[in-house]
Amino acid sequence: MLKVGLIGYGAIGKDLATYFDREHGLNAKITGILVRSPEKISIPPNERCVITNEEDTFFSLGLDVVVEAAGHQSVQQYGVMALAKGAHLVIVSVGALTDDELFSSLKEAAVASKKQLIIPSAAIAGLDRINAASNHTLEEVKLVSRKPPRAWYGTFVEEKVDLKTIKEPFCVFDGYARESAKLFPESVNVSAALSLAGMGFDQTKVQVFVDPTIEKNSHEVTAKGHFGEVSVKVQNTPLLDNPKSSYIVSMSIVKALKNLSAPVVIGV
Ligand SMILES: NC(=O)C1=CN([C@@H]2O[C@H](COP(=O)(O)OP(=O)(O)OC[C@H]3O[C@@H](n4cnc5c(N)ncnc54)[C@H](O)[C@@H]3O)[C@@H](O)[C@H]2O)C=CC1
Ligand SMILES: O=C([O-])CC(=O)C(=O)O
Repeated sequence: MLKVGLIGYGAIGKDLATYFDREHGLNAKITGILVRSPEKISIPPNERCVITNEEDTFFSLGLDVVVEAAGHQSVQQYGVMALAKGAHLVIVSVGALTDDELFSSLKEAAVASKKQLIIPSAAIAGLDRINAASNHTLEEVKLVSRKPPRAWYGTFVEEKVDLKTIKEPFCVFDGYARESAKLFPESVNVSAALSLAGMGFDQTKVQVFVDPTIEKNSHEVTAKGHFGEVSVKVQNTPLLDNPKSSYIVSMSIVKALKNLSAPVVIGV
C-alpha cells in the first residue's frame, strides 16, 4: 500500500481524502498531512494520519508519494525535499514551474532519487494528445479559460471588473502562459500544465475571461501540428469550498496515484 503525504488540506486536499476508502480501489493511504495550522483540522482523513506543521516530522514518515495541493509557494518550499527524501512528487500548483531554476532543481532531484515529478491533467483535458504530438512539430497551442464572477473574489481581477454587476464576458488576460500562470496563481495553473505538455511557457497562447454567463469553470484547448488538430473544451463543476478550483482535480490526482501501481494504465 502506497504511503501518501499531502501538502495542504484545503478544498482539493479534503476532496482528495474522500477517495481513500475501499470503495474507490485506491491502494494507498494518507500517512501524513503537512498544514500550516494543525489545530484547525478537526476531522482527519483516518485516525492514524499524522497532521503536522513541521516539515521534519512530515518528511520522516517514509512516504512513497507526496501530493501538493497548497499553492505555488509550497512547491518552492517543499518540492525538492519531497523528491530528495525518495518520494514521487505530484503537483497541481504547476504555475510554480515557470520559475526555470526551480523546475531544473526538481528535475535534478527526481533524477538523483530515481523518482518522478508527476503533473496530472487536473482541471484541463487533452494533455495526453498534445504531449504525444510534441514528439513531432506543433504549430500552435491555445487556451481560453473562463470562470464565473464568484471565482475571482480575492484576486486582482476585483480591481478591473465589478464582479457584482458584470453582465458580459470580460477578457482579463490575453498573452502567453508564462505570464498567465504567474498572474493567476490560484486559477490558471492549467496554462502551465498545457505549456509543459506542448510548446512551452513562451509560445502557449492564453486568454482568460470573467464570464457571468456560465456556472462552471471552462477551459478550451486548441492545437495544431503534424498530428492534425485537436479542440477540446471542459466545463468543470467548481468545488463547493473553493469556486476557483474544480472537483475533477482530485479525481485526476487519484488517477495519477492509481497509475503508480496499476497493471494497466489508460490514457497517458
Ligand atoms: N493544476 C490545476 O488544474 C489546478 C491547480 N490548483 C492549485 O491547487 C492549489 C490548491 O487549491 P485549493 O485546495 O482549491 O485551495 P485552498 O485555498 O482551498 O487550499 C489550499 C490550502 O493549502 C494551505 N497551505 C498554503 N500554503 C501552505 C504551506 N506552505 N504548507 C501547508 N499548507 C499550506 C492553505 O492553508 C489551504 O488550506 C491552488 O492554489 C492552485 O495552485 C487548483 C485548481 C486546479
Ligand atoms: O480548477 C480549475 O478550473 C483550474 C484552476 O483553478 C487552475 O488551473 O489553477
